[in-house]
Amino acid sequence: MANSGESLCEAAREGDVEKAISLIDSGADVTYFDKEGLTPLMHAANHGHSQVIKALLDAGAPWNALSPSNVSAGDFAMENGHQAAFDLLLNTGIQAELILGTIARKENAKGKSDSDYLADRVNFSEDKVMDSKSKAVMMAWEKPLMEAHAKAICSKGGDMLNIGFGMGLVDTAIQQYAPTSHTIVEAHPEVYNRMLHAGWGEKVNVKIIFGRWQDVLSQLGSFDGIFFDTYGEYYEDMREFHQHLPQLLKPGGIYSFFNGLCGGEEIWEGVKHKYWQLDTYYLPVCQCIEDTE
Ligand SMILES: C[S@@+](CC[C@H](N)C(=O)[O-])C[C@H]1O[C@@H](n2cnc3c(N)ncnc32)[C@H](O)[C@@H]1O
Repeated sequence: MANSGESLCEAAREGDVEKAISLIDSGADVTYFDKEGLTPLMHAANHGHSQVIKALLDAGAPWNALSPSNVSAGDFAMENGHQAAFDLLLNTGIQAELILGTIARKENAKGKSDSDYLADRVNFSEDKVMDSKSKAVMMAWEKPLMEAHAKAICSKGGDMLNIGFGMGLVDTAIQQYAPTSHTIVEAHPEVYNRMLHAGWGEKVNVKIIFGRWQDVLSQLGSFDGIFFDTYGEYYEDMREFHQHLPQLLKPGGIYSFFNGLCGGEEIWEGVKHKYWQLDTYYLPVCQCIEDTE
């Protein structure tokens, strides 16, 4: 007789939500991996059974578990064109990121930070910057994305602000638009030193501000174009930055941010394999409404 995990996988494959709920209520393991290494959630996602996905998620099924070929439930839904199922899984991932971000920040506030990227060494090579855990802070293949962001924020010219230097890809692209001024905020001491060695401190229109953006806000003026792309932060940090945009952006000013912030270790582990294989990148662009009065 099939065990309850197998039965749950079967109910998930068939989209039988009543059977799935009844099995869950009787104690079936929502974290079960079948002999192919697939969870009930992966089976439901593969077939786009949103109601079963919701029941499994409500019961605590791990949204970021990976199959032996490193495919998550979200990947199964996306690859098979099940948009509603994909959205459910994506929203669960985002909610988890927000909660984990809040917990991490509370722990950091209590001085418990053991993953403080800014205090760790970073390694530079020609095509990437890596943190001390060999996770990529920035990679050269992101250059076309950075060029697109620079084009967007420089479209009206004027004064530019970039938060997070990394490999300087976006800053190099911004320079090509010859902005009136170009302010760069960078918090990592080694990245900052490298900027200086590369001559960024000598460019006539460039002002470098060393420090966390959170700590140097009072030194910033207002800008016609702003780009935000930090590392080791959470969505809530970016949302906090957004609270300051009304002061930082001139009327008509343009803001864009890297659309892939990934601060949490747990989240990264869950999505890293497929994270960069999406064939579409949504370039976020916002404009400050000009005051007509
Ligand atoms: C992903 S990289 C930026 C890549 C950059 N957009 C480029 O085109 O190469 C993120 C950068 O943000 C910096 N950073 C991280 N936290 C920061 C903070 N709170 N304030 C300012 N910079 C920060 C990191 O040291 C790193 O250099």
